[in-house]
Amino acid sequence: MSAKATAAATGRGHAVPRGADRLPWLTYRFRLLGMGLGGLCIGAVLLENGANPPTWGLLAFTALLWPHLALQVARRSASPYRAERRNLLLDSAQAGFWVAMMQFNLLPSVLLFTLVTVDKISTGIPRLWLWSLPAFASGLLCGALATGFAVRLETSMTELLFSLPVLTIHTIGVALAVSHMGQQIREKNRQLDELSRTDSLTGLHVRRHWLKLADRALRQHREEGVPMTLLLLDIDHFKVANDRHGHSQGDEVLRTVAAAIRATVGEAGEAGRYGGDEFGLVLPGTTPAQARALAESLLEAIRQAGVAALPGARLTASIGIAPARATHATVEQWIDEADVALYRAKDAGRDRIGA
Ligand SMILES: Nc1nc2c(ncn2[C@@H]2O[C@H](COP(=O)(O)OP(=O)(O)OP(=O)(O)O)[C@@H](O)[C@H]2O)c(=O)[nH]1
Repeated sequence: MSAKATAAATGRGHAVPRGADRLPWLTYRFRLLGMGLGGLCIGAVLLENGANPPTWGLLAFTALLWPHLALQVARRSASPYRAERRNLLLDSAQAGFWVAMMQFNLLPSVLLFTLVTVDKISTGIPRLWLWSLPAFASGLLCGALATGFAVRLETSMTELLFSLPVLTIHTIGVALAVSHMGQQIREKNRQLDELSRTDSLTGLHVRRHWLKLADRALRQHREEGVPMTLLLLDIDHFKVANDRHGHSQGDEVLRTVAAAIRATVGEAGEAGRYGGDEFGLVLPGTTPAQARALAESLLEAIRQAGVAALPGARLTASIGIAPARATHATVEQWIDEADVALYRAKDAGRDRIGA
């Protein structure tokens, strides 16, 4: 009945999970379907048992009226989520009642019990299905008292045929809802994964993820001999730009430099934000000479981009280059070598490449 509700109804105990007040709307369609088809199967049994008019009236209430009433009650409640939890337990109580009213007719009874229990489990609300058991038993007792504990276990072919729609359609409905929910969860996980790997300011890889990529590149160099070059780029006098033009203008400079890196490196490498104003690049399959040419282009792109980003001031950066070597036991050693090269560039006057 309410598999889709899981998305809105996870959480512990009686706390109301975020967004869970949508629960009544999520369960409504499934209740309409489950109660309607369940009513068909109960009706077949009542017909064979020669039920009296008040019993038919009660069935009309359960199968046709209850789903709409449940929605209205939950909608008007101060806590739609809590009201819907009560409604779900009332579903079970009614199922128990109808099991007894059907004089425990075996197939429809087992079917009703299974469906209302699966519905509770599929909401994802912790322990709801356990709470539904006493609710089911209470309904069962009321129904048994009403029928004088009458028992007729055999299921006729007609009763069996009228049980099939609820068995197949409702089960497929719940399975589709669960599958849809699985797809939504996979998509959300993909988005979360993407977010956790991307620096929100620059759109480049975050340090942790970039380090992983650099580590993978170093291993590939060691195992397959693929040439790899690492570049560390640091904006020159960024602190001065920050102090002079303000922090938000500083952020704009970081975005500008990141855009220049993306445009220059493209698919040729992996770029990440290594620290505040420091960027790292790994260029697979690149010799030091090719990497130097790319670094020259990058410095020129940053100079050009600076004209718009910092009018009246120069925007430059320094780059340290380090090719991967068999002697680099860890990625940190490789980065340290690029860092030394970067400081050579800074010491030599900035706006240049150090190796
Ligand atoms: N606007 C902004 N500034 C940042 C951010 N992260 C770090 N910074 C600043 O970046 C500056 C980094 O300056 P430093 O690395 O000390 O040196 P520098 O001024 O770039 O000088 P050199 O590297 O020696 O050329 C500091 O002032 C930090 O506060 C950020 O996300 N946004």
